[in-house]
Amino acid sequence: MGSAAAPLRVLLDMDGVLADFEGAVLREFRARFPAEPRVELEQRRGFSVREQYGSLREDLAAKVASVYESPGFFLSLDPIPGALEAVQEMFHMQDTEVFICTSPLRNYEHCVVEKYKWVEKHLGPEFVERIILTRDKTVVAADLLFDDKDTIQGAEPKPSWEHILFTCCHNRHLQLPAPRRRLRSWADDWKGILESKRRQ
Ligand SMILES: Nc1ncnc2c1ncn2[C@H]1C[C@H](O)[C@@H](COP(=O)(O)O)O1
Ligand SMILES: [Mg+2]
Repeated sequence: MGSAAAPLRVLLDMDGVLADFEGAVLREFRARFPAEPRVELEQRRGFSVREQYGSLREDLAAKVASVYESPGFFLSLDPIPGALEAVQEMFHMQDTEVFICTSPLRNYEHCVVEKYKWVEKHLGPEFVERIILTRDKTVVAADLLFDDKDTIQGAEPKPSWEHILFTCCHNRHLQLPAPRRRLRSWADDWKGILESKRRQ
């Protein structure tokens, strides 16, 4: 008798996929620096919010970074619509392993502990066990990675996972070359993506 197929291993990014980083940056920037120019979500282009604010005016780069480096910022992020329900459903699917794979800021002081607290608060303690915190997602072995960053690079030139680009304000304008795939939101067909990967 042949051995059972290995479970499908899925990595879920946090910021921009489970937690609304961009919405909170804009809200807090507006609150703290009401007189300064800002980048509305419709105008966001490119992954780095810091770079785009810096291109508006050089000193705005440090100002926007001070927003997301503040204590309480990461814990305060709202869940992306539908994310918590989708994660719970995915977690309970047969033959499926779900991990949360997230990168800390270089200035990690508040970010790291608040990411753990966010997961415990919104998903529960069993998901804290499933956090993978790394600056290099390419060395993590999995079948799928759902992530809003358009280009994910690191030490491993050929990661084992297929990157599914999760649509976010900063990447919605990008045309993906075939065969790259997107998930437009958690209302989109994430189950179809998992099933197609299982069949490969
Ligand atoms: N759009 C962003 N601009 C700047 N920094 C960002 C953005 N999205 C996430 N970040 C921060 C927050 C995380 O600590 C790291 C990496 O995030 P990840 O979602 O794991 O790529 O960068
Ligand atoms: Mg992200």
